[in-house]
Amino acid sequence: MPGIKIINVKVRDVRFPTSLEQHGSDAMHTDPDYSVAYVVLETDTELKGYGLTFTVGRGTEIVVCAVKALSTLVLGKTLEEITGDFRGFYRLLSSDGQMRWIGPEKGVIQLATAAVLNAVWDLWARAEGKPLWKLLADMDPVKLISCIDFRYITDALTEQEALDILVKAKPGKKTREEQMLRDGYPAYTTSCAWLGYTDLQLTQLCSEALAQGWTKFKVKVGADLQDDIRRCSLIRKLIGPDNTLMIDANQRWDVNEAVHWVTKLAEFRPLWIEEPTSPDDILGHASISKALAPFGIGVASGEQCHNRVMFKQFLQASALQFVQIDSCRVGSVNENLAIILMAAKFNVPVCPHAGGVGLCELVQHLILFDYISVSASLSNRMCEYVDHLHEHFRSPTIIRNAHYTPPSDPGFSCEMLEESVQKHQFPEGEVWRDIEKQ
Ligand SMILES: C[C@H](O)[C@@H](O)[C@@H](O)[C@H](O)C(=O)O
Ligand SMILES: [Mg+2]
Repeated sequence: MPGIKIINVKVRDVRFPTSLEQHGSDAMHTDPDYSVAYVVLETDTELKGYGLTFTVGRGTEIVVCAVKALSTLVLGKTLEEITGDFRGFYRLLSSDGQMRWIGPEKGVIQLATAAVLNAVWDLWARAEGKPLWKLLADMDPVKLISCIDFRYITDALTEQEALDILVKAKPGKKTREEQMLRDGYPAYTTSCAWLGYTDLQLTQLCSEALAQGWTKFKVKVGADLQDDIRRCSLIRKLIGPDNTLMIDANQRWDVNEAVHWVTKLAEFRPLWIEEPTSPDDILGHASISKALAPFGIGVASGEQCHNRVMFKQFLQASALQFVQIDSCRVGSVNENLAIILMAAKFNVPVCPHAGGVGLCELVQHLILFDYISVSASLSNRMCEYVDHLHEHFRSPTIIRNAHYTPPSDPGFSCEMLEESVQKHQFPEGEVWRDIEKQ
């Protein structure tokens, strides 16, 4: 490891025209083209680190630009220097005296930080010859804690408390790891009910998913109440009373509107309403949580929650009943470790956001770590799965019987096939040139 020095940071804008078929559509993102700012860290050895952050099309070029700005902080560093003081390196990126002005720790610069740090973690895991979840699960708790920046969260979680959580979960780790390798981690699907899908599509996809063994389904809502009632009723009938239904409004409503709307959908017994309102409205989420508790409906959020400080307040305010970590929205593994440990302290289940392109590949590692080393529980826990674009990855996710199979290849699973990258590079890739001609 001492010899591995980062000598080049390559970043590319890669987009998939998913909007053509309404894949990924919701009440706010009506035409998403699943995209990534794709980072490759080249080193002075054979090893490379691959990382990405997820976007939905236009604007990816801005994230690419932000990655380029951050790359000056990475170039010339050795992996040993970085991992020897990962907290310091995290701060270097997130608190650079000039660049922090365009954050701090939020928005485009935070997405760029995620892409770069995801690539560093990938490089570290590859250097150790382990999949990332295993690197984390095997890591000494003191070392693991040393990767986290506790600034701004010590009023909710101190280093000592974080360490205690990890130490307390040590017994049974081996058994849980074996269980994961045998059975996998439970997943739910969002692939059946994007907002732009017709009822016919919804019925077909849902029936297929049931036949494949899926038992938990998420439906997009929020644009039109009558449509939502019809679609939720259809899905509830298809999946029966015992399977699980979740609904997702992608920030469409005001607070009172959210309560009113979801109350109308309560008869379909959703487990949660996801992103009912602005992702920044902590007190609004708290009000919605309180109003919906009598119906047995929880509030879930996190895919656009931009840092640990926001998660801290959501937890302190009892504003969330499900914490949806995202592998690309916050500062990579470092910040997600802080969020996972805070969720454990507040006893709120982590149910990661995935899907998009590459998000399933990445976040499976984090939720496996959560189960093996932190929460030790599967109660009310599941990881999102969306069945798009996995064929573009060197080590795609493997789903068996609606469970994520722990990845075995070294790294963080987000290396893309070079051919796919070239074809989908925006705007010069073949796929985009063809679309332009039409
Ligand atoms: C634009 C995207 O597809 C979102 O709709 C998606 O990430 C969604 O919120 C989800 O929870 O999967
Ligand atoms: Mg969502």
